[in-house]
Amino acid sequence: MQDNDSVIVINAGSSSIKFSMYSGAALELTMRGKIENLYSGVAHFVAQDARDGVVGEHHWRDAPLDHEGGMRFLIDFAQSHLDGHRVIAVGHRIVHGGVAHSGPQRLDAALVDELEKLVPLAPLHLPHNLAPVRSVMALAPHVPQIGCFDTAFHVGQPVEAQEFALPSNITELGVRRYGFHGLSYEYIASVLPRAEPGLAHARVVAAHLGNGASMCAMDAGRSVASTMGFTAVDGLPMGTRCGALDPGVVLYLMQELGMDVAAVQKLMYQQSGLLGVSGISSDMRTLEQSDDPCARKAIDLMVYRIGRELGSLAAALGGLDALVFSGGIGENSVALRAAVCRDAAWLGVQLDAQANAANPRGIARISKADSKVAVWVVPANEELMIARHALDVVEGT
Ligand SMILES: Nc1ncnc2c1ncn2[C@@H]1O[C@H](COP(=O)(O)OP(=O)(O)O)[C@@H](O)[C@H]1O
Ligand SMILES: CC(=O)OP(=O)(O)O
Ligand SMILES: [Mg+2]
Repeated sequence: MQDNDSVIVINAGSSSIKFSMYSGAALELTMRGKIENLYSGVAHFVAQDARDGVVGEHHWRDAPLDHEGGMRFLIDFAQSHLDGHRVIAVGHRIVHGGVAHSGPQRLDAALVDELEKLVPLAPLHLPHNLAPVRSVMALAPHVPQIGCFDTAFHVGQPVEAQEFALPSNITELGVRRYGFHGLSYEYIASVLPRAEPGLAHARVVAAHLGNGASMCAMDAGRSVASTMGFTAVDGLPMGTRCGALDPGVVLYLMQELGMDVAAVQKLMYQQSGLLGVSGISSDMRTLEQSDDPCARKAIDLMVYRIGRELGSLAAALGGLDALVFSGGIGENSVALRAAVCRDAAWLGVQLDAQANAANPRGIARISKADSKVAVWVVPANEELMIARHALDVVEGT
């Protein structure tokens, strides 16, 4: 990789497309941006350079914008802001890789068709992850594209962590636990030992708490269990997803309430979680600012379920040495971190209230010096992980 070579990373969600540009062998972040509010209201684009200076902004006031229109705009924008840089790869976050895809891979039309078959396993994410791959293929066919799977980090989990107690002929069809947010956990596993060398071989539970939320148990940096399973609806309650549900509830909804598959899917993925419980918002900031008891109830339920999962993951690890908070909520919510740590005192967690309240912007330890369990905040950086993988694939390492 030359100094003026760049890797572009695309992380496309259901209503947003985030992009980052990294340059040179050290993969220095040179530009990042996002388009938000796709499909609804006024879509908004903003791009910033490495020093957070705004280098581009745009609103779509006349008509809603879709993923294809957004990608066309981003490709034009990137091309006119390359500043002499050559794009050697575009890396994509692909939420589900199924059983067959356990590492970053070059994407071609055949692979995209194959991944399309996994859409029912990640209906909220996969169509949006794949659409930009097709857009780039059409608009810049010569640029190599690399798919980085959120499931890949979890492939080495012990078999008990991966399997449901279902008959083996069903398990063999791929109906098993995969785990998600793997790129985020892989990044955390890569930086934590540098932040605290004693944690390199430790038992760590990381909580990625964003719109999607999950927790992962890592033993010496390797995933051994995760709260998300076959799909990204399992585990913790999230912004709009319900998290773990007694499967009998699904049968009841269908048999007794007459709901069809589409209605159940919508309920579980888009109408539940913080939004469903509060009836107010899926956004933690809005709930924290509200004095409505329903907002409090939604937050309390999330804290309770994080605590339950923490106990379960600590059991999978045979103990706990560190707890890591990441994602928009994990990085920013002083109150949620305090509540989770209060409830985890039995595990030996002792939060430093001042360090927590300081709400650090970067990687920081927020537990007391003598806490048996170290508590860290690590800002999520799935994009850097994708850039590293994309570079490795194009350089053949
Ligand atoms: N200062 C804050 N305090 C509490 N929650 C916050 C704060 N900033 C962001 N969040 C929450 O983070 C969540 C979004 O997380 P993020 O990781 O950005 O989402 P995504 O999964 O879409 O990348 C939202 O619930 C938002 O309210
Ligand atoms: C896997 C997942 O839930 O992703 P996100 O947090 O982007 O929704
Ligand atoms: Mg996220």
